[in-house]
Amino acid sequence: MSLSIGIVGLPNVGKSTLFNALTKAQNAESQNYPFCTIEPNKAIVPVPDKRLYKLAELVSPKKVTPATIEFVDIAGLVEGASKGEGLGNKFLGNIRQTSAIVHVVRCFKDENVVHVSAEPNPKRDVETIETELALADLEQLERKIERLEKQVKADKKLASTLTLAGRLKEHLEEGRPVNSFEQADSEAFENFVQEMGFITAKTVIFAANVDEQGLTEDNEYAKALGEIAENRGAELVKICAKLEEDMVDMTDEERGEFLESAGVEESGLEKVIHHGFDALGLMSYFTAGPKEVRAWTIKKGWTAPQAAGVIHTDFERGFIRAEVIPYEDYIHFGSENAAKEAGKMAAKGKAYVVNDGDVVNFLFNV
Ligand SMILES: Nc1ncnc2c1ncn2[C@@H]1O[C@H](COP(=O)(O)OP(=O)(O)OP(=O)(O)O)[C@@H](O)[C@H]1O
Ligand SMILES: [Mg+2]
Repeated sequence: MSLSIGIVGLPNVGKSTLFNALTKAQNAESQNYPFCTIEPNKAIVPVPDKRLYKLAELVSPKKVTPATIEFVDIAGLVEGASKGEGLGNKFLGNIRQTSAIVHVVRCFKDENVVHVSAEPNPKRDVETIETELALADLEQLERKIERLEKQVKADKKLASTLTLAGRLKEHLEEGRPVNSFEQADSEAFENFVQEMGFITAKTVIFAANVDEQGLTEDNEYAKALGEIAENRGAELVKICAKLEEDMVDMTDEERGEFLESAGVEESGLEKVIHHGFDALGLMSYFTAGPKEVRAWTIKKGWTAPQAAGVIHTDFERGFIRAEVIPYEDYIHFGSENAAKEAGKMAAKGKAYVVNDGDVVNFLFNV
């Protein structure tokens, strides 16, 4: 299961600044000139989860392990990237295997920070990127069709894939994204999309990168981007990447006080991570023991054996049952034993669909 998110946008809009803040390591160069990110940067980021720390307070384990998500930072795209403008679009290959993308849009005015077309204009800026992403997918598809046309002579089974690819090509040529393509045999289509890693098939989260002032009050750019996001049925997160980067050096306590004084509950970064987690259709369940309290990442709708398989394939293969305490009950009664005595621990079988926050013990036999 791929748990990564790619960061896209025009050059110099704040992608690496956001990425740096996300990784807290500041290992991606962020400089005030376009195209400073050339090599792809990847980072594994813990998913902040207050519940995990509440559980840990009760259990006092040796180790606390959060869920994680991977972010990939790539160089900015310009208009004509598919024809080699700017740095071209080759580095898009680095985000083909991600499951969602964060599209960073510049939503602040600052004469000291260069914008590729002099001034930000969310509608034009977003459309430029969307067009380049669609063209990159089209290129990818055209190469595939060429290969398929040769292969189909030896392997007739590929004929249906070739037909599908041809229809999708027509769709993309009309300037439409892969995710608006209607296809009767959805399984074959989904497999094809997966194999090809089409970028315009991925869930998009828009990030409005505003200045500090823009955090408390929406500026005209953020409002415009809000409308675009709504049109696309996409999530919008407002962040001030620069401020987030500055907060990186603070201790957790300082950061908490800082956020409180700014009147926000959750930092923009946490919002990006949480929306990303959600966009990937993910959720967490917990295991809690004296050695480790840990959040495990699974897809929404997974059954107990599937969830067990994330810990170890043996757990899935030899699954007997799961002992489950809902998170709220665990916290309310204060320990596994107390929750159990209160009748809040239930034995669940193979068909049980795990809930977000379940505290689980798996029993298995191999
Ligand atoms: N919210 C903000 N307010 C003010 N300045 C910002 C903000 N976000 C980023 N910047 C500044 O914008 C400049 C460009 O940022 P950054 O290097 O992150 O862009 P990028 O999108 O990664 O560009 P590239 O495509 O060239 O890699 C930096 O000087 C950064 O400090
Ligand atoms: Mg960069």
